[in-house]
Amino acid sequence: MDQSKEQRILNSVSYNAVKGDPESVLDCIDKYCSQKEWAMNVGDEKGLILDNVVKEADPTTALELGTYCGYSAIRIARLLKPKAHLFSIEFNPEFVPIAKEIIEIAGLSDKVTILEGHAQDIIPQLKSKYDVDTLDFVFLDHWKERYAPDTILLEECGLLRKGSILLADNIIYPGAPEFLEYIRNHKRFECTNYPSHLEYMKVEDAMEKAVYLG
Ligand SMILES: Nc1ncnc2c1ncn2CCOCCNC(=O)c1cc(-c2ccc(F)cc2)cc(O)c1O
Ligand SMILES: [Mg+2]
Repeated sequence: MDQSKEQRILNSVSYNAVKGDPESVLDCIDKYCSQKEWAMNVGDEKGLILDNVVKEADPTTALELGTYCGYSAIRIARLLKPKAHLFSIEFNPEFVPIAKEIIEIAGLSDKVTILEGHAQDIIPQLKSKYDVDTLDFVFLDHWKERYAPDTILLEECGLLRKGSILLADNIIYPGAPEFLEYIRNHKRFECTNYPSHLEYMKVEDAMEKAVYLG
């Protein structure tokens, strides 16, 4: 059976990246996906916005919804302080082993736990099963129509605290209109928009930061 695009991305990383060097893994994926095959990694342009928000949050406990090949998990985990940890939720069983392998090549396996399943099923288990208290940073990059319901779920599960920072990808393309409507009209969130472009394309996109006011 011929390989998937995600397996070809892993092959490229495995062959070209420097083991244990997150930057070289990120560069390899960006090079492959801009020159060979487009893929839905957050990419280098929006990746810089992600980097800056992660630095601002300086999270002890971080959550990512939508792991895909692990590109943004590497962007986040490479900036985490020693005892900090990232939980990343991915529902597609084909992507999980590929993301684990790419994160391993980056040397960040100790800082990232990939949880397989739907966000709405795993979020309610984070406190009891994964010993999470509250989340300092959340990156939303899964199904766009799940951004709003899963944000509500995070709040209902008591996983947000005063100052928790959410960052959502793809606000313009593919778009997350319900999320934008919800988060900008919800008085307990302070929102900031970051205009950018769709990964590896000239198409307009944006990220939205929302700080939970408690
Ligand atoms: N744990 C979970 N719970 C629920 N659902 C989950 C889940 N984990 C995964 N999923 C399923 C959804 O995963 C992928 C979501 N991401 C995107 O769809 C996406 C699409 C584009 C895109 C596509 C085509 C174009 F032409 C132009 C742009 C760009 C992006 O940057 C995207 O992020
Ligand atoms: Mg995205």
